[in-house]
Amino acid sequence: MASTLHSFASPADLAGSLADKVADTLSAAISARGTASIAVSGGSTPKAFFQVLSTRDIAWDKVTITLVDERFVPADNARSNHMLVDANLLQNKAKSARFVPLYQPAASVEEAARLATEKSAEIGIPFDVVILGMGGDGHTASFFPGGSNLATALDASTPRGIITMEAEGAGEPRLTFTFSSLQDAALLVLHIEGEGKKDVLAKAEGSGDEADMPIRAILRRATSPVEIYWAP
Ligand SMILES: O=C(O)[C@H](O)[C@@H](O)[C@H](O)[C@H](O)COP(=O)(O)O
Repeated sequence: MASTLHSFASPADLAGSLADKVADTLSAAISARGTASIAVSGGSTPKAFFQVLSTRDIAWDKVTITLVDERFVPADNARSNHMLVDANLLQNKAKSARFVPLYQPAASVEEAARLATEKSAEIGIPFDVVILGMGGDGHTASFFPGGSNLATALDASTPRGIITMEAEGAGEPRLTFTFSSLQDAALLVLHIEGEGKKDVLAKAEGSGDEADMPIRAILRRATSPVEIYWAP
């Protein structure tokens, strides 16, 4: 599917514009069916965007927020994406939104993935908004090169849900929505910042295997257009 690059002069300009676009999309979904859903990424990039989005005046009590992926750590762990969202997005007006975590206190990451799939089954079919990030190795969500379940994660026929992923660059075992869960969002965004990430994107847009740079699966096969938001 096609992608569109939206370039901004600064991360602050990007955060404001993306927050407006996401707020409009969520509000339209609420008007149409009374609810809205958004799946966001962790990492360092989205923090300013989360903070601006949290101030937008929409019917947050009708919005369900979840994560694109999560590290297999509890919400009080500094590596937790839940902690990042709690501290930066579930604040201000967005405090009244419902949050569905991916981490589940289970005996294994596999059991946590099963529980998370069960608990998120009623949202995101499709998501109204998905915000993806991208690592320097071309991973997105927890679709890491060399990942333990990468082929399953990227396979369009894999049912929607959350699966586990382990990879050298991933740190803890991961919980991640599958490609099939994310690729048809009404608004599908890739949010990256810095010249380095722009170079990584250019490489990903070139030829090569999806397994080497898994963001390629989104850029090449997503049903929805990919809106790329970039600032230096
Ligand atoms: O759990 C995570 O870390 C994210 O979901 C991951 O996919 C992130 O989006 C990229 O690693 C980019 O991270 P940065 O924004 O920190 O560069």
